[in-house]
Amino acid sequence: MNIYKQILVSTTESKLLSSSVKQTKFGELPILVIQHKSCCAAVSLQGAHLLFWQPSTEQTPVIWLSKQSKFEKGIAIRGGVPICWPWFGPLGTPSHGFARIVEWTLDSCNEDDDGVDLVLVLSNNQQTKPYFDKPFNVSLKIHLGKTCEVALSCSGEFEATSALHTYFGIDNINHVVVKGLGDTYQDRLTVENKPVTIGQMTFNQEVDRIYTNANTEITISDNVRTIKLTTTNASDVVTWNPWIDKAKAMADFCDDEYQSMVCVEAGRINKPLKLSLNEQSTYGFKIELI
Ligand SMILES: O=P(O)(O)OC[C@H]1O[C@H](O)[C@H](O)[C@@H](O)[C@@H]1O
Repeated sequence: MNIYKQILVSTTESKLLSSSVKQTKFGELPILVIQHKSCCAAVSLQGAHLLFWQPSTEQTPVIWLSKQSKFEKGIAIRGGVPICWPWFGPLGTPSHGFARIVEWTLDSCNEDDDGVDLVLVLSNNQQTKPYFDKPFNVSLKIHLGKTCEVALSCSGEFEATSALHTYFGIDNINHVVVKGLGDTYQDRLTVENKPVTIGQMTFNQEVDRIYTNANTEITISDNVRTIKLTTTNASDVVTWNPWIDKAKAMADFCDDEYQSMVCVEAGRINKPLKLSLNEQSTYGFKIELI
């Protein structure tokens, strides 16, 4: 049974929250399983982490999850949409911030014919204290239907960097073309800033780039489908594929999985979110098939 099916059929400590949403447990983690006429999906309360999303028109999930991901307390999940906050990458410890490894609270769960709307929230508390000592509030709105929409809002008295580190499921990395990335990027593999003139990418080696001037509309195409990613209020778009050697080195990623995923991540890295306690700062994305 594949990982998606295993999650969908999980019944451990299962309780129904609405007609299409049940709360259950997978591994050590409480999760929400969504089976709506428009899509199926799952969200982990640890990290407010969307694990996967598959519109009912699709044969395979558009948001992808590694079959080797851990579902353990305090360990980041491999795949889905990790929430990197309040820092991106190695700017602090743990890498990509603490929001993805602590448990959030489900604030609301609503549904209608279009899909399911969830709001998950996190404020400074005993879990977050070892990582960060300033007060904050962060909330994540997720719409799961024919489209998938994610918006992160936060407040506090500090600057935060962040990424919505989305793993897209693709047919074959050799056939993928990502368009709309703009003409400048920082290469995280060579450290220098390299200007480029074309705003599109194909893949034949490890990549780890922060595009600093991407269009708000980006497309990810393979031979099977075209996914449109529309970002709102993002300053950067990160593209990442670990390729062969890094895939082998990652314990929570199968050796061949680099062929079936690509990360294209809306972020606030070069223009951090300048937070205040009185006002929410928000950025996010929408994904649809075109
Ligand atoms: O392994 P993780 O901490 O989840 O990070 C996975 C990747 O995330 C981003 O895309 C970064 O740009 C990469 O440098 C990093 O390797």
